[in-house]
Amino acid sequence: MNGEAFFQQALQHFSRQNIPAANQALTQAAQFGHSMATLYLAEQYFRQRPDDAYQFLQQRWNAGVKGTLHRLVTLKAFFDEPDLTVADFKLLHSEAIAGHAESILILLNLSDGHKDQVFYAALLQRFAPRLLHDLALHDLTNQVKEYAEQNADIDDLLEYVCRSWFARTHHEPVLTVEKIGIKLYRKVISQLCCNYITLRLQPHLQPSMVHDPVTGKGIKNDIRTSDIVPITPDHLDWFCLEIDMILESLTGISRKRGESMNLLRYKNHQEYKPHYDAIVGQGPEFDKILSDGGQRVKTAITYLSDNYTGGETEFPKLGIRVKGNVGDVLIFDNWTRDGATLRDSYHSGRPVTQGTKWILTKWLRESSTHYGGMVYPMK
Ligand SMILES: O=C(O)CCC(=O)C(=O)O
Ligand SMILES: [Fe+2]
Repeated sequence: MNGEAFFQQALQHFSRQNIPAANQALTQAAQFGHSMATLYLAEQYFRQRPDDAYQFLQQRWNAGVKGTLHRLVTLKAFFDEPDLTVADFKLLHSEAIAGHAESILILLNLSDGHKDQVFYAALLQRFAPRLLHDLALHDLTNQVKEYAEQNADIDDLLEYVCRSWFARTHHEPVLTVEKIGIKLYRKVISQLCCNYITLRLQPHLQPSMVHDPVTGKGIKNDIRTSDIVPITPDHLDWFCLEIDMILESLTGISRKRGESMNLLRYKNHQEYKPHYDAIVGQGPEFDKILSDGGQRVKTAITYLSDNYTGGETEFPKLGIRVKGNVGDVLIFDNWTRDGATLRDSYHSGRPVTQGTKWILTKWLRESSTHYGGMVYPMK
């Protein structure tokens, strides 16, 4: 048997919940240098002892398996959370120069504003030119054309990267409205991150749904005509995890209390007519929805594009319209302290009259959700 055959065997054991047999097959696949098996196995180790997982991943990197240092740093950053150091970014840098596209993107993103940022853009041009092109980062793409090579001061660059990482959660709102806890933050998420998320997830778009007020089941309805990608755990990458982490710090609500994020696309007069985000209704279907973390107490909207007209988020009862620019985040409450719908939170996504509006929405509940517990078991 080869690595892939052992890996397939492991997946079958997992589907039958036979975890010891699955781990044994994963170990065998990993011995063949199977990278997916190696990453899965590291995750199993991580649940027991993070240090064992880190050691294992470092060893597998030394044995030539790509992607392992990227996984090591991701586990540390989002699931274990000792502060990352310059040494961790050096590990990512090793992946980047070996051609690991996501590692290049992370470093490219965090080096924004450094004179040698183009070093990582040039790496992307070398290893994933189509991706650089599709990201439509015109300034950087032009700089790459003129970039002669290799005089970058990598130590200085990585120290800068590390400082940017620490600055990611420091933001002050430009607008606050006490009545429903509105906070609007400008430029929280980078253009690169916004473009990358839409680019990566748009193949999964499907029509949006709403809860049927009688049965509670998901139905299509004229009230909400956008397309949607529910960002399930399978879709999570560094950038989605980072947004979860930033929203946690802006809202003061643990990521464990989140539903999975949604990517939404509106074009050609698509809209979300005035509504409440709170879940109100009676019957078994509503009980089921509410049993997973209780009420939706807060909403966080991240704006990923701004080259469209119309499409403002409007609060008609407050006379407020928000036009988000790329990377802005809007937060508001849906539910009162006494346990009722916050009437003033009534809001809409106005029709888009030209261009395409992309946003991410995140709903935060009263307590941990199934999603939160599955993705962030360590916290
Ligand atoms: O599109 C918008 O601006 C608002 C979206 C919204 O209200 C929602 O998804 O619940
Ligand atoms: Fe809403």
